[in-house]
Amino acid sequence: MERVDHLAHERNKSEFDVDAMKIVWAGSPHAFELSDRISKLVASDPGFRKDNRTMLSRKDLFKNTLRKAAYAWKTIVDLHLSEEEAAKLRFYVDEPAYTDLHWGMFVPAIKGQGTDEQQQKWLPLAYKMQIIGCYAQTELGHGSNVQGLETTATFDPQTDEFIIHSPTLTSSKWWPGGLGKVATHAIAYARLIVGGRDYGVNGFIVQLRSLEDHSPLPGITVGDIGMKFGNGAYNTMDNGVLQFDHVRIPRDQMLMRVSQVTREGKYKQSDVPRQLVYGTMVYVRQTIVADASCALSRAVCIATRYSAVRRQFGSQNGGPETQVIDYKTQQSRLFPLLASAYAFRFIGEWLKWLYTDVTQRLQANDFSTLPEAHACTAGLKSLTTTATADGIEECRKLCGGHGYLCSSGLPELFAVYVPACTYEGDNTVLLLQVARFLMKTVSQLGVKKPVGTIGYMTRVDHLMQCRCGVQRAEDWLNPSALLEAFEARAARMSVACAQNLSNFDNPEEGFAELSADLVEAAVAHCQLIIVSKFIEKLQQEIPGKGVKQQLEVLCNIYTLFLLHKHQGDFLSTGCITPKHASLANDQLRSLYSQVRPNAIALVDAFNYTDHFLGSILGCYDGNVYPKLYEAAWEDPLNDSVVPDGYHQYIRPLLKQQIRTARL
Ligand SMILES: CCCCCCCCCCCCCCCCCC(=O)SCCNC(=O)CCNC(=O)[C@H](O)C(C)(C)COP(=O)(O)OP(=O)(O)OC[C@H]1O[C@@H](n2cnc3c(N)ncnc32)[C@H](O)[C@@H]1OP(=O)(O)O
Ligand SMILES: Cc1cc2nc3c(=O)[nH]c(=O)nc-3n(C[C@H](O)[C@H](O)[C@H](O)COP(=O)(O)OP(=O)(O)OC[C@H]3O[C@@H](n4cnc5c(N)ncnc54)[C@H](O)[C@@H]3O)c2cc1C
Repeated sequence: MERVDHLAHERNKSEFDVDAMKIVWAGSPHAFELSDRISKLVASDPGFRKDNRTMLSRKDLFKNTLRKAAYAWKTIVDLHLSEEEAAKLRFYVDEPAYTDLHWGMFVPAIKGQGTDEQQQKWLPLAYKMQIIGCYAQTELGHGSNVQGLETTATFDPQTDEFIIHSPTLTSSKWWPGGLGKVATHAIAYARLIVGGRDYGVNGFIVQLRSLEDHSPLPGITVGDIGMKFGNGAYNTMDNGVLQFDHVRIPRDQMLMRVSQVTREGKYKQSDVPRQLVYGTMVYVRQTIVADASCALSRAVCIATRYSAVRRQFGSQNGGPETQVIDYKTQQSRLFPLLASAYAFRFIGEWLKWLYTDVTQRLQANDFSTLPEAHACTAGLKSLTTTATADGIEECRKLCGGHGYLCSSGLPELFAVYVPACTYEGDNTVLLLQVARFLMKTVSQLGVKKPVGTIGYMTRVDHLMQCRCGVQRAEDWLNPSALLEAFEARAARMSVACAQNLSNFDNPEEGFAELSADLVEAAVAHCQLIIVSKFIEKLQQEIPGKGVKQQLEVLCNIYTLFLLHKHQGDFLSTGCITPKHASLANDQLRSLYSQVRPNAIALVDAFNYTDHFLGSILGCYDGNVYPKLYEAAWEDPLNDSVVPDGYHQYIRPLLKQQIRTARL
C-alpha cells in the first residue's frame, strides 16, 4: 500500500534546500553520508528493536541490553566497521550500556593519563574488548568534591604493589556505569599514599572480575545500585557499588602520566599540571555538549511534527481546525528550542575544535589554554544540558496529553537525558568553576591580557559604559548590536561580582556568600560564547539555496529569545532600556512567522529515522492517530479483555457494594 505523507503540504512550503541543510547539520558531506548509512543500517535490523523497552522488567531489560551490545559488537566486527562507523552505530542503537563507559571513559582515561608503555599494554586489550572497563571515581560520600575521595592506594615497597582499600562505608565506589554487572576492570580513583604521605587523588587500573568465570576477584565486593528514574530509560545501565578490601595491584597499574612512584618508593611529579588527572572529565564534558544537540533536536523534531499534525479549535465554516503550530504561544515555546538545537550543534562542533587544539598544545607542553578549556567545557556542559533537559520536558508539554504516553518517546528521552545535569559534574558546581575563572580574569585585568572566549574583557572599559544603539525592531538583526549587548551584560555582571567580592576580607567566604550571583554571571558568560560562535559560523560560506538565511533566522531567534528570557539582567545592568527590550520582543515575533513555513523542513534536516526517534508523534509521515490506536492494543494490559486480578480484587468489591446498597 502506498504510504501517505500527511506532512507533505508542510514540506512543500519550505523555502530552502533541505538536503544542503542536512550536510550543514551533519558537519560535512562525509559526516552526512556516514550518519545516513549507519542510521539506516541500525533501523533496518530487527536485532536493534527498541520499542518494547519501557515494558520489560529490569532483569529482562538488562539482559536485552547485553544482547544488543554483543550484537552491535558482532556487527562492527563482521562488517569491518571503522572506529568512526562503530561509534555511530552505538549512537544509533540508542541504548545506554556499559560500552558507553568502556569507549567513552575507560579508553580515554588510559589514553590521557597512561604512559606510552601503559597504553601499549592496555589499549589493544580494550580495543578488542578482551577486557571491559569502567570509570570508578564517585563514592557514596563524595562525587562533586573529588579531592574528598576516601579510597586509598598505599604503596608497599616490599612487594612493589599498591594496596587498594575502602576504609569506610562512604568510600564505597557508587554510581560508575558498567561497574555493577559487567566491567572486568576499572580505572579506580584513590588517594595515593607513599611512605605515609598523602599525594592526593590518582587513577589506578584494577581488575575486578575473573576473565574466566566473571566472579569478583578476592577482596572485591561489587553489585548494582538499583533502579533509577523512569521506565526503561537509564535502567539499561548497571551503575554499580564497589568495595575494596586490601586489594593488591602491581605498581605499574598506577596511571603514571601526571605523577609516578618509583620502585624505591619515591613520588615524582611530571612537568604537566596536576589538573590533568581530571583530563578524562574534560574530554567527556566536551562530548556531552556535542550530544546535547542530538537529544534536544530529537525532542524538537517530535514536537514540531506533532504540532503540525495536531489541530485544536478555530474551525471556520466547518473547515479544519487550527494546527496547533500556528498558535503564537506554541511558536514562542517551540521555535526557541528549535533554534537552541542548531546553536548547540554548532557550539558542540566548536568545542570539539577547542578540545583538539588544547590536546595538541598539551602534547607540546603548552598548558596556557588549559584553564580556558576547563572553563568552556564545564560551563557549556552545564548550560547545554540544563537547557536540553528543560527543553525535552517542554516538548512533552507541547505535545499535550499524548506527549505523556511512552509511545511519544519523550518520557524515556527525558528520563535518559536528565542525569546529564548531574553526571560528569553537577551543573551548579561546574558553573562555580566558570565563576572562579571569571573572577580570576577580572582580578588580573591590566596584568594579563584576556584571550579567546574571555577576550571581550580587553574592552571592559567600553563595555561598562556603552549604550545600546537599537532604534527600530529590525536593528536587533544586526549581529554587532546583539554581540555588544551580550558582551556588556556578561562583563558588567562579572565586574559587579568582583566588586562585591572585594568587600569581603576572606575571599573564600565572599565567594560562598555571593555564589548565587556568581552562577548568574557564569551563565551570562557561557550564553555569550554560544551566541558569538553561532554568529561566527554564519560569517562562513554556507552553500545551498536559502540555507544561510534560515540559519540567520535561527541565530536571531536564539539570541533574542535569551535576551527576552534574561531581560532582568540586561535591564538591571543598564545594557538596554525597556524600549529596547520591547523592540527585541517585536522582532522575535516577526522571526517566528518567518520560521513557521520552514519548521518541518528544519527538523527533517536532522535526518532522523523513525527508529531513532522512537516516537509515534514524531513519525516522518505524520500518520499519528492510526499508529497511536494500534499501539494501545499492543500493550500487555490488553492481552486479555478481563484483567488478571479481576476475580481476586474487582469482583469481590463489586459484590460487596451491591450488598451494602441493599442494607
Ligand atoms: C553512543 C556512543 C557513545 C560513544 C562515546 C561517547 C562518550 C559519552 C560518554 C558517555 C555518556 C555519559 C555517561 C555517563 C558518564 C558519567 C560519568 C561520570 O559522572 S564520572 C564522575 C564525574 N565527576 C565529576 O565531574 C566531579 C566534579 N568535580 C570536579 O571536577 C572537581 O572536584 C572540581 C573541579 C569541582 C573541583 O576540583 P578541585 O581539585 O577541588 O579544584 P579547585 O576548585 O580547588 O581548583 C583548583 C584549580 O584546578 C582547576 N581545575 C579544576 N578542574 C580542572 C580540569 N578538569 N581541568 C583543568 N583545570 C581544572 C581550577 O580551575 C583551579 O585552577 P586555578 O584557579 O588554581 O587556576
Ligand atoms: C546516571 C549517572 C551516571 C553516573 N556515572 C558515573 C560513572 O560512570 N563514574 C563515576 O565515577 N561517577 C558517575 N556518576 C556520579 C556523578 O558524577 C556524580 O553524581 C556527580 O558528579 C554529582 O556529584 P554528587 O552526586 O556528589 O552530588 P552532590 O555534590 O552531593 O550534589 C548535591 C547538591 O549539592 C550541590 N552542591 C555540591 N557542592 C556544592 C558547592 N560547592 N557549592 C554549591 N552547591 C554545591 C549541588 O549543586 C547539588 O544540588 C554518575 C551519576 C549519575 C546520576
